[in-house]
Amino acid sequence: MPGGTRTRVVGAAILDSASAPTRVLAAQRAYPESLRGLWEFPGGKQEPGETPRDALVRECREELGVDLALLDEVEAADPEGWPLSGTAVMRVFTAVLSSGSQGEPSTDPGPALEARVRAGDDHLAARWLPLADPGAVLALPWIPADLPIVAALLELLRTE
Ligand SMILES: Nc1nc2c([nH]c(=O)n2[C@H]2C[C@H](O)[C@@H](COP(=O)(O)OP(=O)(O)OP(=O)(O)O)O2)c(=O)[nH]1
Repeated sequence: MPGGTRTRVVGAAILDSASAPTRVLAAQRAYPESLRGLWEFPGGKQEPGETPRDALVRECREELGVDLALLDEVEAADPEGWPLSGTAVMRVFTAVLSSGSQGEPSTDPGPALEARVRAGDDHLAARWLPLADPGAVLALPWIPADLPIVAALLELLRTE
């Protein structure tokens, strides 16, 4: 769509480890009613003047109370991102939790950091899904537009 009128959304595929990931975090939306109960990548809308990566770090801090170290983009065919419903597009990045204390990204956050993730007001639940069981990951009731992204993520991690 010309003129940059698309809503730009960013989402994080938060992994338990950068070097040898075994789990990815999914979050269950609390609102709006039409999306309540469906699963998604934590994130939200990019604000004017913000880069996608800055927006994603901000959103995850606000929604989950965690700091992220962003890794790679789960690339869509369209460089503007994956198509969502309406005219929205979403760019998705893999990430790990960062301790935030030294400003150093952690390559393996470990159980203590994983346990730190809390579903805030925006989410009913947050769940770590096993990457070794792609069927179980895909069987979750994701927002329908997310399914091709989840499949691409699983493929990306399988071939890394
Ligand atoms: N965060 C997120 N949003 C998604 C995903 N898939 C998908 O279709 N969406 C849609 C749902 C929403 O219509 C839109 C994101 O809006 P949002 O409500 O999360 O954004 P926000 O936190 O900035 O919220 P707000 O201030 O506008 O209320 O993108 C996904 O995996 N993650």
